[in-house]
Amino acid sequence: MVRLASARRRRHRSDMTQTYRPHRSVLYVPASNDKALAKLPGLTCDAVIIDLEDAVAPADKISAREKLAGIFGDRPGRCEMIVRINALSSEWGADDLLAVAKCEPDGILLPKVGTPRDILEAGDVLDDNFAPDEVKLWAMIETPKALLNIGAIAELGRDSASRLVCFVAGTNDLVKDTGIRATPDRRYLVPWLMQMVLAARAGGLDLIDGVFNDFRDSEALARECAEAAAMGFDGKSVIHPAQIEAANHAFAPSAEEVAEARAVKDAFGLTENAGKGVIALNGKMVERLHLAQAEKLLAKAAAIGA
Ligand SMILES: CC(C)(COP(=O)(O)OP(=O)(O)OC[C@H]1O[C@@H](n2cnc3c(N)ncnc32)[C@H](O)[C@@H]1OP(=O)(O)O)[C@@H](O)C(=O)NCCC(=O)NCCSC(=O)C[C@H](O)C(=O)O
Ligand SMILES: [Mg+2]
Repeated sequence: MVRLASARRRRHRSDMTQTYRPHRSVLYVPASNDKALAKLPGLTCDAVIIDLEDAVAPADKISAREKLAGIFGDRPGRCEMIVRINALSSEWGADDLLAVAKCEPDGILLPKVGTPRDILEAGDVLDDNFAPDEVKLWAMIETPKALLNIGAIAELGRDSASRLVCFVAGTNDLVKDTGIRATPDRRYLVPWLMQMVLAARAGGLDLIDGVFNDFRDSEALARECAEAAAMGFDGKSVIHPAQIEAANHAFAPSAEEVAEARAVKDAFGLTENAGKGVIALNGKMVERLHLAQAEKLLAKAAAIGA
């Protein structure tokens, strides 16, 4: 196994920041699509997932992987860069993992995860070359098995050695593997999506909603994004540049929410409220848990504004 020079490893570690990173819009781009890759510097998504898995045909898997060094050598723009590898159980997965890790992406997305073991095995391979705070792991939740094991998988988020920081819903695979009907209101998916929300929060993980396939229908996309934001997701997976703005809008705090959060913060900052656990504000009970919520929302708004 190739060991990276320690200077390179130290540099990367010192570059890492612990600040909040928005994931309102997370754009899939097939690693085999040069035209789409060329668009990246001009896009306003919060993160990009360079895909080696389902968007790349078997005949193109190796050449797509070989392109990664060039893509990361000239990292486009400000957004976070994730790579989705092929499943570790596939003929490409193990080689993908090593090749991708060497490009030092912000994260590696593991598809078809079924158990905590799948995350730990990928982590074991990375441990030979990277400290736990370097390459992070993201996991697709897209199989019935993952849903049955979701609590145990999410618990890994509390163990920094596991590298797991984010779940991504794979709604197309869930529809395929379970046989449910994909309805416009996602009524058969919603219970599982809410399970993902609970598990992600229990494990301290970020959580990205699945894709909206009908990329020409902007109204329906806006509705689905608004619903996902209300359900507690941090952002939406998108497949086309035209979907980015809807996701950025839906998952950003609104002006009213920011004003309300400021009012809560200001109220608890008043001398007469110092040390109080609960106060009344505009006819409503406000507790310190609301202050914590308000501070989180303001930090998110500031990060997005920045
Ligand atoms: C869906 C698409 C195949 C549509 O492509 P196309 O017909 O080329 O769209 P347009 O002509 O409207 O494209 C306009 C321009 O925008 C560029 N473009 C298109 N898509 C992207 C993109 N994702 N990133 C960057 N740029 C993009 C086109 O190149 C055009 O450029 P130009 O001609 O210069 O103006 C296509 O959008 C696409 O391939 N999207 C990504 C598909 C993908 O990655 N799928 C896999 C991930 S989703 C998944 O697997 C789900 C999950 O696992 C689950 O189970 O649910
Ligand atoms: Mg999938």
